[in-house]
Amino acid sequence: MPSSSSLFLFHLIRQCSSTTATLMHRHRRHLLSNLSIFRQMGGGPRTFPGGLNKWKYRRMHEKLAREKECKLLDQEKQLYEARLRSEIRAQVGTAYIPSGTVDKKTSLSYGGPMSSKDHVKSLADRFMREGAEDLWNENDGPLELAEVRDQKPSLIEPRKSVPTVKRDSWSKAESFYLRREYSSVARKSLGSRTSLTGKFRRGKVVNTDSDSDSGYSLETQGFGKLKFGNTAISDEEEEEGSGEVRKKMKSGAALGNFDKKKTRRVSTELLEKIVSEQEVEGIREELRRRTCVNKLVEKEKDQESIFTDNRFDGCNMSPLTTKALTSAGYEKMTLVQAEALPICLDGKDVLVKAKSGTGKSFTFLLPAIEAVLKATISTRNRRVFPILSLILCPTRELASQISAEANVLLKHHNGINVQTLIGGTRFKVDQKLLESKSPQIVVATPGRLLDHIETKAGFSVRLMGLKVLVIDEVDHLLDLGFRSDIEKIVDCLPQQRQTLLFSATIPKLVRRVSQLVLNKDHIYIDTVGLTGPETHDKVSQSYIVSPHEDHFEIVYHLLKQHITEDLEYKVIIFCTTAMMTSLMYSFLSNMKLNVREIHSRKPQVYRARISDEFRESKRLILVTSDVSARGMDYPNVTLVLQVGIPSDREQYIHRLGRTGRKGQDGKGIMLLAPWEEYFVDEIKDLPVTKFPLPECDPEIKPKVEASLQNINTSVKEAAYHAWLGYYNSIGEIGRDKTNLVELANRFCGSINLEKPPPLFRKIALKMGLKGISGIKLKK
Ligand SMILES: Nc1ncnc2c1ncn2[C@@H]1O[C@H](COP(=O)(O)OP(=O)(O)OP(=O)(O)O)[C@@H](O)[C@H]1O
Repeated sequence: MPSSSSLFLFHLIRQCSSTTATLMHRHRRHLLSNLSIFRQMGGGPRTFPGGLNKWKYRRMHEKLAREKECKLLDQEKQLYEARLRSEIRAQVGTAYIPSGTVDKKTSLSYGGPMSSKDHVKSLADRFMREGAEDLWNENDGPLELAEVRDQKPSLIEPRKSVPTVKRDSWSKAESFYLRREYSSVARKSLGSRTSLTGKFRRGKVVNTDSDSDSGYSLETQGFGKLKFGNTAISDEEEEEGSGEVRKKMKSGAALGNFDKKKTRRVSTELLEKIVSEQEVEGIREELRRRTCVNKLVEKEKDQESIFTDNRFDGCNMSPLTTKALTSAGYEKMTLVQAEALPICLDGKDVLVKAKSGTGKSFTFLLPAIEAVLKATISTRNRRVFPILSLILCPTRELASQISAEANVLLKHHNGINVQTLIGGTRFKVDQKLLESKSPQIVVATPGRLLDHIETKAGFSVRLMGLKVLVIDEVDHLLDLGFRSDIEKIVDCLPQQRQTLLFSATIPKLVRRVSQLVLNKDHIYIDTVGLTGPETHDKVSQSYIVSPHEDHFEIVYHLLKQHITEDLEYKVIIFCTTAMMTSLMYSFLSNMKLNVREIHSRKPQVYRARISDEFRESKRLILVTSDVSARGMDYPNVTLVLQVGIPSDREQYIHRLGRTGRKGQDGKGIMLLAPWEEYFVDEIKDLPVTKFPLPECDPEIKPKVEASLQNINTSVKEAAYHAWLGYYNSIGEIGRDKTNLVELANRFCGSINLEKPPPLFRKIALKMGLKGISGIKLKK
């Protein structure tokens, strides 16, 4: 028997063990988990690919597995659905609808997808002629019912024999014959253009489920309706020829009406096959007419205004500048201003393309002025006064014009000066003014600016403070003639600056070259658009081709006509060279017309005076070379007459741009010699029309001849040589064997062919003309 002490001991031990067990139980999970961590950690790697710990790695795999499972489920579902669809198609399609029937010539399928078996069958149908049945292995097709075989229509029989079929009554085998019949009818009907002479209604291809069971009808512009149904063609309907002509055929839509598109595009190829050529021409004509009407409507919208509702006072500009704008009558912004001005004022580099006369000058002048206003505060106490804004443009007149516009905008800003640096003025005077006025804004032509850079080191130092560089007519200035000058100038400018480039024409090449002066984040703003022409809709454009020797007479005739039509006339005549301009001026003066001339051979003071006079005047004709082609803003020019081809397409656009400014009307005529007509090809995307040769008053001719006779021979000779030089330089000499000697004799009167002037000799030899300098003259 156990003693009481031993019993106590026993209980104590039991209690201890049960407490330990409870404790053990409480911490079991914790202990076990710790244990398991130890165990796992001990075996495998501690990190996994991608630096993941094993839990992350595991979770990632679990996620991938789940995704894979979903994908598989999806695929399975799709497969199941596809199988279901094909089963339905097989059942429904073979019950009453011939599977897609394809016309080989047109590659048009009149129905849904077809099985490979059906395809083989339809091919056999199409190519099997009478007497060639043995090519077809009947075992390839579905089982044929005896009664149906008896009814089987002959494939080459006339359509009369084709039975009208009701789709519901056809079995699988019947549908097989239906397919054969359908194929042959389809081939016949599509092959015959004359079979459809009915009138078509305007419209497009529409589904006509309501009319026929599963037909498509082709309703073509103005001519009526073509119908593809799944019933056979009825003779009456086909032969009717008037009203609604229908061609009913079996539809190839595999799912009947279930998967049919509501509208369907029909290739023009098919239309041309089923409609006679005359009718197609009719449709085309109608389409052309409609397009013209649409264009007219768009034009009307377009012509409304070049102005927007945006106002200058809404821009982030100095109130004094806005005040100057308002007092000069500028309140609303033009399209290019609304688009580009906020970006320019933001300090971004831009390349801007906008039509001529739409206010590009203000678009660059305003940011140039704002930059000066901002920078002036920081440069107030400097000893060297930097040039803060530099504006480059190609011609002297344009530079003067831009300076004048800048001064209008600076009306209320005291202490900000603009200086023009252009050729033809005294260099020393320029330098003195640069010293005394310390201009913050300089408007310059590249040549004269380079002279200053190269002559005075201090000038380059002043340029190093530049904030804004503007290049107007950028395509011209980055063209080969000016590019090296521009490169030299840009080399003298600080890298940290804003650059603004503008033109009405920016060819692709120039866009690429312009990257050299713009920063990487520059913005290209094109208000012309890719599709629209670069010229104004309100400016009518035409050209006349006439023999070169008649040009003077025609110019006089056109001017007389224009003057009678428009009493407030203001005409610019562009000639190819300075000397030709001079000759034309002399001729028109002799003809007693109110005419002025501007070209590079005239002194700058004279040019400036004539330019100002023409700006202010009405009833005046300005004969000019290309010095006035770009940027010049002569208001209310009614006609631009271009005598001879411009140097390129861009120059044509800029010359024409002297009229129709600020959205006004205008007229442009180009007078070409027959051998210059090729140029029209270069502007074929512009709305230019050919005018017939005008009938000149016979009394004019002797007057013209007398007028030309009165002109000094040296002027004529010089003009003629310059003219030759011009065509030589643009590579046009020799395009046509125009008899230059004859022209020379006419204009120069006394060309000594034994001792010709060097240029004449060079060109004449290049053209292979005989009789010059010992070469026998071709009489
Ligand atoms: N917002 C405006 N409101 C009214 N007139 C304006 C406005 N902006 C510019 N103009 C005027 O429009 C005319 C043409 O402007 P500008 O010479 O700047 O055109 P442009 O686009 O530079 O032409 P081009 O391509 O020939 O150089 C100028 O007489 C100018 O004063």
